[in-house]
Amino acid sequence: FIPILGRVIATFLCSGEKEVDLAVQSAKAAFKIWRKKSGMERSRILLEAARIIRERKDEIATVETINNGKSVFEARLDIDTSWQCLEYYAGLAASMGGEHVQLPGGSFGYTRREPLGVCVGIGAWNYPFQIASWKSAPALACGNAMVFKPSPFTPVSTLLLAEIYTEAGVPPGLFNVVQGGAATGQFLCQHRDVAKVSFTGSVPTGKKIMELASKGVKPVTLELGGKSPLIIFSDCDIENAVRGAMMANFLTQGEVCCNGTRVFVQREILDKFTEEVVKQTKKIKIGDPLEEDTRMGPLINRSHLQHVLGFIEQAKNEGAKVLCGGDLCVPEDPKLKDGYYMTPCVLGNCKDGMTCVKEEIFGPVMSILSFDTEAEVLERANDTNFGLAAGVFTRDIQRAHRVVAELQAGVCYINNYNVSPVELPFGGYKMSGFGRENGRVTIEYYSQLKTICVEMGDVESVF
Ligand SMILES: NC(=O)C1=CN([C@@H]2O[C@H](COP(=O)(O)OP(=O)(O)OC[C@H]3O[C@@H](n4cnc5c(N)ncnc54)[C@H](O)[C@@H]3O)[C@@H](O)[C@H]2O)C=CC1
Ligand SMILES: C[N+](C)(C)CCCC(=O)O
Repeated sequence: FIPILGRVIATFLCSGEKEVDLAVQSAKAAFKIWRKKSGMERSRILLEAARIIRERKDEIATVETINNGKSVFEARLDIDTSWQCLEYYAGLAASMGGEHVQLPGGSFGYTRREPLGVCVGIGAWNYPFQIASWKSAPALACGNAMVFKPSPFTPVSTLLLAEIYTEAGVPPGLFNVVQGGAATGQFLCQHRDVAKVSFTGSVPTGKKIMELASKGVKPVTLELGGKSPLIIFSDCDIENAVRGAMMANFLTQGEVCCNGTRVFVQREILDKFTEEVVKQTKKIKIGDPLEEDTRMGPLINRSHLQHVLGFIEQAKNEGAKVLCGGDLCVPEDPKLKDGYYMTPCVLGNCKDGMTCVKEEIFGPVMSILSFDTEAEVLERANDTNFGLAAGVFTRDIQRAHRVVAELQAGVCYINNYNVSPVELPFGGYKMSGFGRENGRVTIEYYSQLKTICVEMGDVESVF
Protein backbone atom coordinates (compact mmCIF):
# COMPACT_ATOMS: atom_id res chain seq x y z
CA PHE A 1 0.00 0.00 0.00
CA ILE A 2 1.00 3.58 -0.40
CA PRO A 3 -0.15 5.41 2.74
CA ILE A 4 -0.08 8.84 1.09
CA LEU A 5 -2.70 7.96 -1.48
CA GLY A 6 -4.35 4.91 0.04
CA ARG A 7 -3.57 2.88 -3.09
CA VAL A 8 -1.66 -0.32 -3.84
CA ILE A 9 1.71 0.31 -5.50
CA ALA A 10 3.22 -3.13 -5.62
CA THR A 11 2.22 -6.67 -4.85
CA PHE A 12 4.56 -9.41 -3.70
CA LEU A 13 4.10 -13.13 -3.43
CA CYS A 14 4.51 -14.43 0.10
CA SER A 15 7.33 -16.91 0.42
CA GLY A 16 6.19 -20.33 1.53
CA GLU A 17 8.20 -23.11 3.16
CA LYS A 18 9.89 -24.03 -0.13
CA GLU A 19 11.00 -20.47 -0.96
CA VAL A 20 12.20 -19.92 2.60
CA ASP A 21 14.27 -23.07 2.33
CA LEU A 22 15.74 -21.92 -1.00
CA ALA A 23 16.69 -18.57 0.54
CA VAL A 24 18.31 -20.24 3.55
CA GLN A 25 20.21 -22.67 1.32
CA SER A 26 21.56 -19.88 -0.86
CA ALA A 27 22.55 -17.91 2.26
CA LYS A 28 24.28 -21.04 3.53
CA ALA A 29 26.29 -21.33 0.33
CA ALA A 30 27.30 -17.66 0.54
CA PHE A 31 28.23 -18.08 4.20
CA LYS A 32 30.79 -20.74 3.25
CA ILE A 33 32.65 -18.15 1.18
CA TRP A 34 32.10 -15.15 3.46
CA ARG A 35 33.21 -16.80 6.71
CA LYS A 36 36.63 -17.42 5.19
CA LYS A 37 37.23 -13.78 4.39
CA SER A 38 39.42 -11.69 6.65
CA GLY A 39 37.94 -8.82 8.62
CA MET A 40 39.68 -6.35 6.30
CA GLU A 41 38.10 -7.95 3.24
CA ARG A 42 34.63 -7.80 4.79
CA SER A 43 35.28 -4.27 5.93
CA ARG A 44 36.13 -3.09 2.43
CA ILE A 45 32.88 -4.49 1.00
CA LEU A 46 30.77 -3.01 3.81
CA LEU A 47 32.43 0.37 3.27
CA GLU A 48 31.61 0.16 -0.42
CA ALA A 49 27.98 -0.66 0.43
CA ALA A 50 27.90 2.30 2.82
CA ARG A 51 29.25 4.52 0.06
CA ILE A 52 26.56 3.38 -2.38
CA ILE A 53 23.81 3.99 0.19
CA ARG A 54 25.18 7.51 0.73
CA GLU A 55 25.29 8.09 -2.99
CA ARG A 56 21.71 6.81 -3.49
CA LYS A 57 20.38 8.41 -0.30
CA ASP A 58 17.73 10.61 -1.91
CA GLU A 59 16.37 7.79 -4.04
CA ILE A 60 16.21 5.35 -1.10
CA ALA A 61 14.59 8.00 1.11
CA THR A 62 11.96 8.63 -1.55
CA VAL A 63 11.14 4.92 -1.74
CA GLU A 64 10.97 4.77 2.06
CA THR A 65 8.60 7.74 2.13
CA ILE A 66 6.30 6.32 -0.53
CA ASN A 67 6.22 2.99 1.26
CA ASN A 68 5.97 4.15 4.89
CA GLY A 69 4.47 7.64 4.71
CA LYS A 70 7.12 9.38 6.85
CA SER A 71 8.35 12.75 5.64
CA VAL A 72 11.21 12.56 3.17
CA PHE A 73 13.15 14.93 5.43
CA GLU A 74 13.04 12.30 8.16
CA ALA A 75 13.57 9.36 5.80
CA ARG A 76 16.91 10.90 4.79
CA LEU A 77 17.96 10.91 8.44
CA ASP A 78 17.04 7.21 8.65
CA ILE A 79 19.19 6.49 5.61
CA ASP A 80 22.05 8.39 7.26
CA THR A 81 21.93 6.18 10.35
CA SER A 82 21.82 3.20 8.00
CA TRP A 83 25.06 3.87 6.12
CA GLN A 84 26.67 5.06 9.34
CA CYS A 85 25.87 1.66 10.86
CA LEU A 86 27.57 -0.12 7.94
CA GLU A 87 30.59 2.15 8.29
CA TYR A 88 30.75 1.57 12.02
CA TYR A 89 30.77 -2.23 11.75
CA ALA A 90 33.13 -2.09 8.77
CA GLY A 91 35.47 -0.30 11.17
CA LEU A 92 35.13 -3.04 13.78
CA ALA A 93 35.33 -5.99 11.36
CA ALA A 94 39.09 -6.04 11.11
CA SER A 95 39.78 -5.82 14.83
CA MET A 96 37.46 -8.63 15.92
CA GLY A 97 39.35 -11.51 17.35
CA GLY A 98 39.98 -13.74 20.30
CA GLU A 99 42.63 -13.85 23.01
CA HIS A 100 45.70 -15.88 23.85
CA VAL A 101 46.15 -17.34 27.33
CA GLN A 102 49.37 -18.86 28.68
CA LEU A 103 48.92 -22.19 30.55
CA PRO A 104 51.37 -24.23 32.72
CA GLY A 105 54.29 -26.02 31.08
CA GLY A 106 54.34 -23.95 27.91
CA SER A 107 50.84 -25.03 26.97
CA PHE A 108 48.44 -22.36 25.96
CA GLY A 109 44.93 -21.65 24.86
CA TYR A 110 43.31 -19.21 22.53
CA THR A 111 39.84 -18.17 21.52
CA ARG A 112 38.48 -17.54 18.07
CA ARG A 113 35.51 -15.24 17.52
CA GLU A 114 33.46 -17.08 14.91
CA PRO A 115 30.23 -16.24 13.09
CA LEU A 116 27.01 -18.05 13.93
CA GLY A 117 25.98 -18.97 10.37
CA VAL A 118 22.73 -18.00 8.67
CA CYS A 119 20.97 -15.37 10.78
CA VAL A 120 17.38 -14.30 10.29
CA GLY A 121 16.21 -10.69 10.55
CA ILE A 122 12.50 -9.88 10.86
CA GLY A 123 11.50 -6.24 10.70
CA ALA A 124 8.67 -3.87 11.59
CA TRP A 125 7.20 -1.32 9.15
CA ASN A 126 8.21 1.92 10.86
CA TYR A 127 11.92 2.02 9.93
CA PRO A 128 12.17 -0.56 7.13
CA PHE A 129 15.56 0.32 5.63
CA GLN A 130 17.13 1.30 8.94
CA ILE A 131 16.04 -1.90 10.69
CA ALA A 132 17.43 -4.03 7.84
CA SER A 133 20.72 -2.10 7.99
CA TRP A 134 21.02 -2.21 11.78
CA LYS A 135 20.58 -5.98 11.70
CA SER A 136 22.57 -6.89 8.60
CA ALA A 137 25.63 -4.66 9.19
CA PRO A 138 26.81 -6.32 12.42
CA ALA A 139 25.69 -9.74 11.14
CA LEU A 140 27.74 -9.46 7.96
CA ALA A 141 30.70 -7.79 9.67
CA CYS A 142 30.95 -10.83 11.97
CA GLY A 143 31.01 -13.16 8.96
CA ASN A 144 27.37 -14.35 8.99
CA ALA A 145 24.84 -14.52 6.19
CA MET A 146 21.35 -13.07 6.68
CA VAL A 147 17.89 -13.84 5.40
CA PHE A 148 15.71 -10.82 6.05
CA LYS A 149 11.95 -10.54 6.06
CA PRO A 150 10.56 -7.02 6.02
CA SER A 151 7.05 -6.25 7.20
CA PRO A 152 4.50 -6.99 4.48
CA PHE A 153 3.36 -3.34 4.82
CA THR A 154 6.77 -2.06 3.72
CA PRO A 155 8.33 -4.67 1.42
CA VAL A 156 10.16 -2.40 -1.00
CA SER A 157 13.18 -0.58 0.42
CA THR A 158 14.89 -3.68 1.84
CA LEU A 159 15.23 -4.89 -1.74
CA LEU A 160 17.35 -1.84 -2.49
CA LEU A 161 19.64 -2.81 0.38
CA ALA A 162 20.00 -6.32 -1.08
CA GLU A 163 20.80 -4.78 -4.46
CA ILE A 164 23.42 -2.54 -2.88
CA TYR A 165 25.15 -5.34 -0.96
CA THR A 166 25.36 -7.32 -4.20
CA GLU A 167 26.77 -4.35 -6.09
CA ALA A 168 29.30 -3.80 -3.31
CA GLY A 169 30.58 -7.34 -3.78
CA VAL A 170 29.12 -9.71 -1.19
CA PRO A 171 28.78 -13.29 -2.43
CA PRO A 172 25.35 -13.91 -4.05
CA GLY A 173 22.79 -14.93 -1.42
CA LEU A 174 24.68 -13.49 1.54
CA PHE A 175 21.89 -11.00 2.19
CA ASN A 176 18.63 -12.54 1.05
CA VAL A 177 15.17 -10.99 1.25
CA VAL A 178 11.99 -13.03 1.54
CA GLN A 179 8.55 -11.44 1.52
CA GLY A 180 5.54 -12.39 3.57
CA GLY A 181 3.80 -12.12 6.92
CA ALA A 182 3.51 -14.28 10.01
CA ALA A 183 3.60 -17.64 8.23
CA THR A 184 6.79 -16.78 6.33
CA GLY A 185 8.33 -15.50 9.56
CA GLN A 186 7.50 -18.77 11.28
CA PHE A 187 9.12 -20.86 8.55
CA LEU A 188 12.26 -18.79 8.99
CA CYS A 189 12.37 -19.14 12.78
CA GLN A 190 11.82 -22.89 12.59
CA HIS A 191 14.33 -23.65 9.86
CA ARG A 192 16.99 -26.06 11.08
CA ASP A 193 19.80 -24.27 9.24
CA VAL A 194 19.05 -20.92 10.86
CA ALA A 195 21.41 -20.07 13.71
CA LYS A 196 19.86 -16.92 15.16
CA VAL A 197 16.81 -14.67 14.94
CA SER A 198 16.86 -10.92 15.40
CA PHE A 199 13.39 -9.46 15.61
CA THR A 200 11.94 -5.95 15.72
CA GLY A 201 8.23 -5.69 16.32
CA SER A 202 5.49 -6.01 18.88
CA VAL A 203 5.59 -7.79 22.24
CA PRO A 204 3.01 -10.48 21.33
CA THR A 205 4.94 -11.44 18.17
CA GLY A 206 8.24 -11.29 20.08
CA LYS A 207 6.93 -13.87 22.52
CA LYS A 208 5.92 -16.18 19.67
CA ILE A 209 9.33 -15.84 18.05
CA MET A 210 11.09 -16.63 21.30
CA GLU A 211 8.94 -19.71 21.67
CA LEU A 212 9.65 -20.90 18.11
CA ALA A 213 13.37 -20.22 18.45
CA SER A 214 13.51 -22.07 21.76
CA LYS A 215 12.51 -25.29 19.98
CA GLY A 216 15.74 -25.15 17.99
CA VAL A 217 17.73 -23.58 20.90
CA LYS A 218 18.45 -20.57 18.70
CA PRO A 219 19.52 -17.32 20.33
CA VAL A 220 17.23 -14.35 19.75
CA THR A 221 17.51 -10.58 19.90
CA LEU A 222 14.16 -8.90 20.57
CA GLU A 223 13.56 -5.20 19.94
CA LEU A 224 9.99 -4.76 21.10
CA GLY A 225 7.57 -1.99 21.94
CA GLY A 226 7.58 0.61 24.68
CA LYS A 227 5.70 3.22 26.67
CA SER A 228 8.63 5.32 27.68
CA PRO A 229 8.62 8.11 30.25
CA LEU A 230 9.98 11.58 29.62
CA ILE A 231 10.50 13.52 32.85
CA ILE A 232 10.61 17.30 32.73
CA PHE A 233 11.82 18.98 35.92
CA SER A 234 10.95 22.61 36.62
CA ASP A 235 14.64 23.61 36.59
CA CYS A 236 15.03 22.62 32.91
CA ASP A 237 15.50 24.87 29.91
CA ILE A 238 11.84 24.87 28.89
CA GLU A 239 12.43 25.60 25.21
CA ASN A 240 14.73 22.62 24.95
CA ALA A 241 12.35 20.43 26.93
CA VAL A 242 9.52 21.31 24.53
CA ARG A 243 11.71 20.48 21.55
CA GLY A 244 12.68 17.22 23.28
CA ALA A 245 9.04 16.31 23.87
CA MET A 246 8.26 16.93 20.20
CA MET A 247 11.19 14.71 19.17
CA ALA A 248 10.03 12.11 21.68
CA ASN A 249 6.51 11.93 20.27
CA PHE A 250 6.08 12.97 16.69
CA LEU A 251 8.82 11.43 14.54
CA THR A 252 7.41 9.06 11.91
CA GLN A 253 3.81 10.00 12.85
CA GLY A 254 4.51 8.77 16.38
CA GLU A 255 5.08 5.24 15.10
CA VAL A 256 8.33 4.80 17.01
CA CYS A 257 9.04 2.09 19.57
CA CYS A 258 11.19 4.23 21.85
CA ASN A 259 8.90 7.27 21.92
CA GLY A 260 8.59 9.10 25.24
CA THR A 261 4.82 9.15 25.24
CA ARG A 262 4.31 9.54 28.99
CA VAL A 263 5.45 13.11 29.51
CA PHE A 264 5.73 13.82 33.26
CA VAL A 265 5.95 17.56 33.91
CA GLN A 266 6.74 19.07 37.31
CA ARG A 267 3.73 21.00 38.52
CA GLU A 268 5.39 24.45 38.72
CA ILE A 269 5.90 24.52 34.95
CA LEU A 270 2.97 22.36 33.83
CA ASP A 271 0.89 25.20 32.36
CA LYS A 272 3.77 26.96 30.66
CA PHE A 273 5.19 23.73 29.20
CA THR A 274 1.78 22.48 28.05
CA GLU A 275 0.90 25.75 26.38
CA GLU A 276 4.16 25.77 24.43
CA VAL A 277 3.95 22.08 23.43
CA VAL A 278 0.41 22.56 22.14
CA LYS A 279 1.49 25.63 20.21
CA GLN A 280 4.35 23.74 18.55
CA THR A 281 2.22 20.66 17.85
CA LYS A 282 -0.38 22.75 16.04
CA LYS A 283 2.40 24.11 13.83
CA ILE A 284 3.53 20.70 12.53
CA LYS A 285 3.07 20.74 8.79
CA ILE A 286 0.99 17.75 7.70
CA GLY A 287 0.76 16.86 4.04
CA ASP A 288 2.48 15.16 1.16
CA PRO A 289 5.56 13.62 2.81
CA LEU A 290 7.49 13.93 -0.45
CA GLU A 291 7.38 17.72 -0.15
CA GLU A 292 10.44 19.25 1.47
CA ASP A 293 8.67 21.23 4.18
CA THR A 294 6.24 18.50 5.30
CA ARG A 295 7.02 17.18 8.78
CA MET A 296 4.20 14.68 9.23
CA GLY A 297 2.77 12.27 6.70
CA PRO A 298 0.01 9.66 6.86
CA LEU A 299 -0.11 6.69 9.24
CA ILE A 300 0.80 3.29 7.87
CA ASN A 301 -2.70 2.02 6.99
CA ARG A 302 -6.38 2.57 7.62
CA SER A 303 -6.82 -0.01 10.34
CA HIS A 304 -3.87 1.39 12.29
CA LEU A 305 -5.29 4.90 11.91
CA GLN A 306 -8.63 3.70 13.34
CA HIS A 307 -6.77 1.96 16.15
CA VAL A 308 -4.94 5.18 17.10
CA LEU A 309 -8.13 7.29 16.90
CA GLY A 310 -9.82 4.67 19.10
CA PHE A 311 -7.22 5.31 21.83
CA ILE A 312 -8.06 9.03 21.73
CA GLU A 313 -11.80 8.34 22.04
CA GLN A 314 -11.12 6.06 25.00
CA ALA A 315 -8.83 8.67 26.59
CA LYS A 316 -11.67 11.23 26.43
CA ASN A 317 -14.06 8.74 28.01
CA GLU A 318 -11.58 8.09 30.80
CA GLY A 319 -11.26 11.81 31.59
CA ALA A 320 -8.26 13.01 29.56
CA LYS A 321 -8.57 16.35 27.82
CA VAL A 322 -7.72 16.72 24.13
CA LEU A 323 -5.61 19.88 24.04
CA CYS A 324 -5.09 19.71 20.28
CA GLY A 325 -5.42 17.37 17.30
CA GLY A 326 -6.58 13.80 17.46
CA ASP A 327 -8.88 14.10 14.47
CA LEU A 328 -8.99 12.52 11.06
CA CYS A 329 -7.42 14.93 8.64
CA VAL A 330 -7.99 15.42 4.93
CA PRO A 331 -5.15 17.50 3.48
CA GLU A 332 -6.06 20.26 1.04
CA ASP A 333 -4.27 18.60 -1.86
CA PRO A 334 -7.02 16.52 -3.58
CA LYS A 335 -4.60 13.74 -4.49
CA LEU A 336 -4.10 13.02 -0.77
CA LYS A 337 -7.81 12.72 0.06
CA ASP A 338 -7.64 8.94 0.61
CA GLY A 339 -4.42 9.06 2.66
CA TYR A 340 -4.41 7.85 6.27
CA TYR A 341 -3.92 11.24 7.90
CA MET A 342 -4.66 12.48 11.41
CA THR A 343 -3.69 15.59 13.35
CA PRO A 344 -1.03 15.13 16.05
CA CYS A 345 -2.61 15.06 19.47
CA VAL A 346 -1.67 16.29 22.94
CA LEU A 347 -3.69 14.88 25.84
CA GLY A 348 -3.82 16.79 29.13
CA ASN A 349 -5.18 15.83 32.55
CA CYS A 350 -3.81 12.30 32.13
CA LYS A 351 -3.67 9.90 35.08
CA ASP A 352 -1.47 6.82 35.52
CA GLY A 353 -4.35 4.35 35.24
CA MET A 354 -5.69 5.57 31.89
CA THR A 355 -5.37 3.33 28.84
CA CYS A 356 -3.60 6.08 26.86
CA VAL A 357 -0.92 6.16 29.58
CA LYS A 358 -0.56 2.40 29.99
CA GLU A 359 -0.64 1.05 26.44
CA GLU A 360 1.55 1.65 23.45
CA ILE A 361 -0.49 3.68 20.94
CA PHE A 362 2.14 3.84 18.16
CA GLY A 363 0.70 7.05 16.76
CA PRO A 364 1.10 10.84 17.21
CA VAL A 365 -0.39 11.03 20.69
CA MET A 366 1.42 12.63 23.64
CA SER A 367 0.04 12.16 27.16
CA ILE A 368 0.94 14.84 29.69
CA LEU A 369 0.99 13.97 33.40
CA SER A 370 1.99 16.20 36.31
CA PHE A 371 4.22 15.33 39.27
CA ASP A 372 5.62 16.96 42.40
CA THR A 373 8.74 15.14 43.61
CA GLU A 374 11.64 13.20 42.15
CA ALA A 375 10.93 10.10 44.23
CA GLU A 376 7.29 10.10 43.18
CA VAL A 377 7.99 10.49 39.46
CA LEU A 378 10.60 7.72 39.47
CA GLU A 379 8.15 5.34 41.07
CA ARG A 380 5.49 6.22 38.50
CA ALA A 381 7.86 6.24 35.50
CA ASN A 382 9.03 2.72 36.33
CA ASP A 383 5.54 1.38 36.95
CA THR A 384 5.25 -0.34 33.56
CA ASN A 385 6.11 -3.69 32.00
CA PHE A 386 7.99 -1.93 29.21
CA GLY A 387 11.54 -0.60 29.52
CA LEU A 388 12.85 0.55 26.19
CA ALA A 389 13.75 4.22 26.66
CA ALA A 390 13.40 7.16 29.05
CA GLY A 391 14.36 10.80 29.13
CA VAL A 392 15.01 13.53 31.66
CA PHE A 393 15.24 17.29 31.24
CA THR A 394 16.91 19.23 34.06
CA ARG A 395 19.77 21.67 34.54
CA ASP A 396 20.82 19.90 37.75
CA ILE A 397 23.65 17.62 36.66
CA GLN A 398 23.55 15.46 39.79
CA ARG A 399 19.82 14.98 39.57
CA ALA A 400 20.09 13.99 35.90
CA HIS A 401 22.53 11.17 36.61
CA ARG A 402 20.75 10.11 39.81
CA VAL A 403 17.46 9.83 37.93
CA VAL A 404 18.79 7.88 34.93
CA ALA A 405 20.52 5.46 37.29
CA GLU A 406 17.10 4.62 38.74
CA LEU A 407 15.15 4.47 35.47
CA GLN A 408 14.37 0.94 34.29
CA ALA A 409 15.07 1.45 30.60
CA GLY A 410 17.70 0.30 28.13
CA VAL A 411 18.25 3.71 26.53
CA CYS A 412 18.16 6.92 28.59
CA TYR A 413 18.46 10.45 27.28
CA ILE A 414 19.56 13.47 29.30
CA ASN A 415 18.39 16.80 27.85
CA ASN A 416 17.53 15.29 24.47
CA TYR A 417 15.41 12.48 23.03
CA ASN A 418 15.38 10.02 20.12
CA VAL A 419 18.83 10.71 18.78
CA SER A 420 20.41 7.46 17.63
CA PRO A 421 24.20 7.43 17.32
CA VAL A 422 25.14 4.03 15.92
CA GLU A 423 28.19 3.93 18.20
CA LEU A 424 25.89 3.37 21.20
CA PRO A 425 23.93 0.22 22.00
CA PHE A 426 20.15 0.33 21.57
CA GLY A 427 17.71 -2.09 23.20
CA GLY A 428 15.26 -2.71 25.97
CA TYR A 429 14.81 -3.75 29.58
CA LYS A 430 11.85 -5.76 30.84
CA MET A 431 9.23 -6.65 28.20
CA SER A 432 10.78 -4.30 25.65
CA GLY A 433 13.16 -7.12 24.83
CA PHE A 434 16.77 -8.13 25.20
CA GLY A 435 19.96 -8.18 23.22
CA ARG A 436 21.23 -4.96 21.69
CA GLU A 437 21.65 -3.36 18.30
CA ASN A 438 24.44 -0.95 17.41
CA GLY A 439 27.55 -0.28 19.46
CA ARG A 440 30.50 -2.58 20.04
CA VAL A 441 28.50 -5.00 22.20
CA THR A 442 26.36 -6.18 19.26
CA ILE A 443 29.35 -8.13 17.99
CA GLU A 444 28.65 -10.49 20.91
CA TYR A 445 25.13 -11.10 19.63
CA TYR A 446 26.28 -12.12 16.15
CA SER A 447 29.28 -14.27 16.98
CA GLN A 448 30.33 -17.13 19.18
CA LEU A 449 33.59 -17.91 20.93
CA LYS A 450 35.52 -21.05 20.29
CA THR A 451 38.09 -22.08 22.91
CA ILE A 452 41.14 -23.97 21.75
CA CYS A 453 43.34 -25.73 24.29
CA VAL A 454 46.86 -26.55 23.07
CA GLU A 455 49.04 -29.12 24.88
CA MET A 456 52.80 -28.68 24.51
CA GLY A 457 53.78 -31.63 26.73
CA ASP A 458 52.60 -35.19 27.09
CA VAL A 459 49.09 -36.18 28.01
CA GLU A 460 48.83 -36.80 31.74
CA SER A 461 46.08 -39.35 31.83
CA VAL A 462 44.05 -40.02 34.96
CA PHE A 463 43.76 -43.66 33.87
N1 LIG B 1 12.26 -1.93 19.87
C1 LIG B 1 12.33 -1.60 18.61
O1 LIG B 1 13.42 -1.37 18.09
C2 LIG B 1 11.10 -1.46 17.78
C3 LIG B 1 9.90 -2.01 18.12
N2 LIG B 1 8.78 -1.89 17.32
C4 LIG B 1 7.49 -2.44 17.75
O2 LIG B 1 6.85 -3.06 16.65
C5 LIG B 1 5.43 -2.90 16.70
C6 LIG B 1 4.90 -2.41 15.37
O3 LIG B 1 5.42 -3.13 14.32
P1 LIG B 1 4.58 -4.30 13.61
O4 LIG B 1 5.21 -4.52 12.29
O5 LIG B 1 3.14 -3.98 13.67
O6 LIG B 1 4.87 -5.53 14.58
P2 LIG B 1 4.48 -7.05 14.40
O7 LIG B 1 4.95 -7.72 15.62
O8 LIG B 1 3.07 -7.21 14.01
O9 LIG B 1 5.31 -7.53 13.13
C7 LIG B 1 6.70 -7.43 13.07
C8 LIG B 1 7.24 -8.42 12.06
O10 LIG B 1 7.02 -9.76 12.49
C9 LIG B 1 6.38 -10.52 11.48
N3 LIG B 1 5.56 -11.53 12.15
C10 LIG B 1 4.29 -11.39 12.59
N4 LIG B 1 3.89 -12.52 13.21
C11 LIG B 1 4.93 -13.39 13.17
C12 LIG B 1 5.13 -14.73 13.65
N5 LIG B 1 4.18 -15.38 14.31
N6 LIG B 1 6.33 -15.31 13.44
C13 LIG B 1 7.32 -14.66 12.79
N7 LIG B 1 7.18 -13.40 12.30
C14 LIG B 1 6.00 -12.77 12.49
C15 LIG B 1 5.63 -9.49 10.68
O11 LIG B 1 5.32 -9.94 9.40
C16 LIG B 1 6.61 -8.33 10.68
O12 LIG B 1 7.62 -8.51 9.72
C17 LIG B 1 5.19 -1.93 17.83
O13 LIG B 1 4.75 -2.63 18.97
C18 LIG B 1 6.56 -1.34 18.11
O14 LIG B 1 6.74 -0.90 19.39
C19 LIG B 1 8.88 -1.24 16.15
C20 LIG B 1 10.06 -0.68 15.74
C21 LIG B 1 11.23 -0.70 16.56
C1 LIG C 1 15.70 6.34 15.14
N1 LIG C 1 14.87 6.28 16.33
C2 LIG C 1 15.70 6.36 17.52
C3 LIG C 1 13.96 7.38 16.34
C4 LIG C 1 14.05 5.05 16.36
C5 LIG C 1 14.83 3.76 16.23
C6 LIG C 1 14.07 2.57 16.69
C7 LIG C 1 12.90 2.16 15.86
O1 LIG C 1 13.11 1.43 14.88
O2 LIG C 1 11.75 2.53 16.20
